[in-house]
Amino acid sequence: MLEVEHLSAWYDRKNPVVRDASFGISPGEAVGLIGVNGAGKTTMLKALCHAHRGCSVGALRYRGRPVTPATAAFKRQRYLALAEDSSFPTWSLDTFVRFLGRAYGARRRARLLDELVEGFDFGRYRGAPFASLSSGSRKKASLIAAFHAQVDILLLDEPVDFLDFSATEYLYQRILAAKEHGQAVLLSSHIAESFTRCTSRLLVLSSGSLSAPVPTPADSRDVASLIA
Ligand SMILES: Nc1ncnc2c1ncn2[C@@H]1O[C@H](COP(=O)(O)OP(=O)(O)OP(=O)(O)O)[C@@H](O)[C@H]1O
Repeated sequence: MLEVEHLSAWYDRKNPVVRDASFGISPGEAVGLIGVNGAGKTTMLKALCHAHRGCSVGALRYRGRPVTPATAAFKRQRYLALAEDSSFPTWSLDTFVRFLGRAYGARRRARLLDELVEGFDFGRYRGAPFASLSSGSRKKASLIAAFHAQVDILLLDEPVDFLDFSATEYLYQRILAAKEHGQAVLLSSHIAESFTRCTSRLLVLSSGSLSAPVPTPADSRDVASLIA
């Protein structure tokens, strides 16, 4: 689905945060991205999504076709749910989803939206401005929008943060369902269980370099030891 070769990203060009990262994700696969705080995970995900200015990529292929992070056909098929998002403070979920429908040229899927709202127990906040939501509810709104978009490539940056237990379980179910539907998922997290539950391979970002993928260990403690 996605092949990335030699992606570098920086705030100071002389000192890149991510250097020469290369990886691929297949349809129906969830891959984990791990690294200590400040390793560069968010920067890398933003760079892939044309949301970070300081970056270069040797080659990027979406379904085998060469693209750039700015190519419209690629942008319509990838969605980045950020770890923290304070954009559109006056908008509600319904307003945001309508906006995304126009931006992504996608029709509104009322049944799917209702299902996601119910699954994340978000019903009472549906019309509330984002600025009025708790951190967990704001995260739920972001995830509902991401799964509703039904794009080929879902990039989820620390999606578990702030979620309560049942929302976390529902998130894992949705990731597994996304895989079943053939979507590709790249997931960053500091919760080892997210990877053992949802991913088959892990990428480790350390000192600016991305490792070759390793199979996700079955035991959460072995996930943590990969970045120790
Ligand atoms: N706007 C910025 N200007 C300068 N440096 C920044 C900026 N944003 C992030 N950085 C630095 O870039 C590095 C990578 O940050 P990034 O947020 O990508 O890491 P991360 O792996 O997502 O971290 P975390 O797990 O803590 O969320 C860090 O050293 C961070 O301090």
